[in-house]
Amino acid sequence: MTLSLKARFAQAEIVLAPGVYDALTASLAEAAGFEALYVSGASIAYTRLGRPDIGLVSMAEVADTITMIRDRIATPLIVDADTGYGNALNMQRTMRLFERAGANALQIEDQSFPKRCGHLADKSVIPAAEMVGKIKAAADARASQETLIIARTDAIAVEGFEAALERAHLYAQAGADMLFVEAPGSADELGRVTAELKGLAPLMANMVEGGRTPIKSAKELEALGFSLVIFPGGIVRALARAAQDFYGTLKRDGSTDAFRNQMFDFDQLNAVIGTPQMIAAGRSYEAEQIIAAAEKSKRA
Ligand SMILES: C[C@](O)(C(=O)O)[C@H](CC(=O)O)C(=O)O
Repeated sequence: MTLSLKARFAQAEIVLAPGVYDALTASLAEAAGFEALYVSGASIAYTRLGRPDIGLVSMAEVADTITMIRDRIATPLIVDADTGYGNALNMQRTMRLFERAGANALQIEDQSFPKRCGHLADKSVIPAAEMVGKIKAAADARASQETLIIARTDAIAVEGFEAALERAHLYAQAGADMLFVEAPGSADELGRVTAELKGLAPLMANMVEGGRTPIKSAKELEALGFSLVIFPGGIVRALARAAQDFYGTLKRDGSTDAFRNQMFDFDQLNAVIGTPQMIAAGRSYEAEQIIAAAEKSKRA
């Protein structure tokens, strides 16, 4: 992306960001041509812990994930920072560490700790004023104004739709760069989010397959007025299904033959992860190459 995220979100065309959770998924998503990637807390919990998105993943584990992804790819990263992992001061430390690790935007939410996936039941939220304090704290802690703060409210399920819209207004006033009303329960509510909040700040939508919100395409959400849509956990749902089939096949057959046309072979995977380029790069630093290059420049 040549524009900063902030400039890009100001354009009418929606940004479509897939969920990623490690360097492999991030590099595949980058190669597919996405303009921004979403580092999904749920996907980290699903894959690293094999557990639900219920606040078990720590701040340091997410920082570590961002670091490894950023070492591999250059695409802007929108990072799920959950609740900031505590109060306003925790939020500031989260902002500093995630920004240094390579995040370009932090999505922060108003759930109480420990949080849970926005599409699960029995959520609870902190008072709106406390969240306002956390948004201000995050803004004060960022090193660059280009690092965006996406304020999410989970209030629909707790206090109702109108209350969630009120919170979004307060979060925009507090300085949020983007607003995210989590889990609208119908196409009508999805439409009302943009109708009633448009102009306050760019708006984000979240498409969770089988979740509370009806699934719409990026183009449909763009027509409603959203600036960003994430598909955060779809990759894990696809990979988990493939892994289950793979292990079932291997256990049943004692070989992977029946699965071969659904998997990369050795060379194909090496091409995807850049093995030939890495080996060539390593060779260029070998002693003989360095000595040969030095002798060549002496002769010249
Ligand atoms: C966006 C989200 O916070 C995430 O962790 O990716 C989750 C998505 C999910 O659970 O699939 C969410 O709370 O909506």
